[in-house]
Amino acid sequence: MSRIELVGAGVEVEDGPVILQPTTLTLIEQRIGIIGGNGSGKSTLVRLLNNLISPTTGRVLVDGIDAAADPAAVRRLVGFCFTDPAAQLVMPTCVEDVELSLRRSHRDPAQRRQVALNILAEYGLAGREHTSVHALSGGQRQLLALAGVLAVQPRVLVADEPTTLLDLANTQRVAERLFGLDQQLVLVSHNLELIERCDRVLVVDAAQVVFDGEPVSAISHYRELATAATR
Ligand SMILES: Nc1ncnc2c1ncn2[C@@H]1O[C@H](COP(=O)(O)OP(=O)(O)OP(=O)(O)O)[C@@H](O)[C@H]1O
Repeated sequence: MSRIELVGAGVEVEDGPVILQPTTLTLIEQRIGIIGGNGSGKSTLVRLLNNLISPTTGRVLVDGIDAAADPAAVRRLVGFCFTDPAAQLVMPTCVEDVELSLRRSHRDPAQRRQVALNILAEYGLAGREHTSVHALSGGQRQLLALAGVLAVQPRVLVADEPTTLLDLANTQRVAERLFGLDQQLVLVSHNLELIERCDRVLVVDAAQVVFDGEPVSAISHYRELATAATR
């Protein structure tokens, strides 16, 4: 597994609020879940992991590499999958989108095409190679986005609410993929069934990690917070 370290890492918006209090954590478990209410700071926390956001205080290290000092190196280690796959599917067709991910690792176009086709087949998208990404269903688009991120074999996959837009069948398909990975998974989700399958769960509330432990206790902590918020 990789070693993700947050060392007093926090984020304060310039002339604005602190959106993540300084946080110190070492993540070495294979499947790490993150839960918390809307606007609590979950996305901010995970965006630090591949420097989509830089900490304004402290540091984030992935296998010893400082994410802010060497974002390109950290992005090779940490793949990021967004809630809305439209945010990361940029090419017209499915095969071209996976090829885009492979452009550095596979320089030869014919070989790159073959590898991309193999990956699409592995993700249940055989026969869709030349389909427009806009013609895919939501679940297929999310699988394609995952295929693109994982094509370059990152050591860590960060998935920020990857099943939020999906129906039950597609949620199950994507969950199979996520929990079948050999890589380390950092999963932000409101789906507590998925969170239950994690090894360690962080609960985020009001811009800080307020609980860190095994899933059952984390979920009951989260439920208590939600109940208190609705009183
Ligand atoms: N650039 C920014 N400037 C000001 N506030 C910001 C900025 N980015 C995020 N925030 C605020 O920080 C808080 C945390 O946002 P974040 O996206 O991390 O929450 P979240 O827990 O992922 O929420 P959700 O479950 O709704 O996706 C929110 O109140 C958000 O409005």
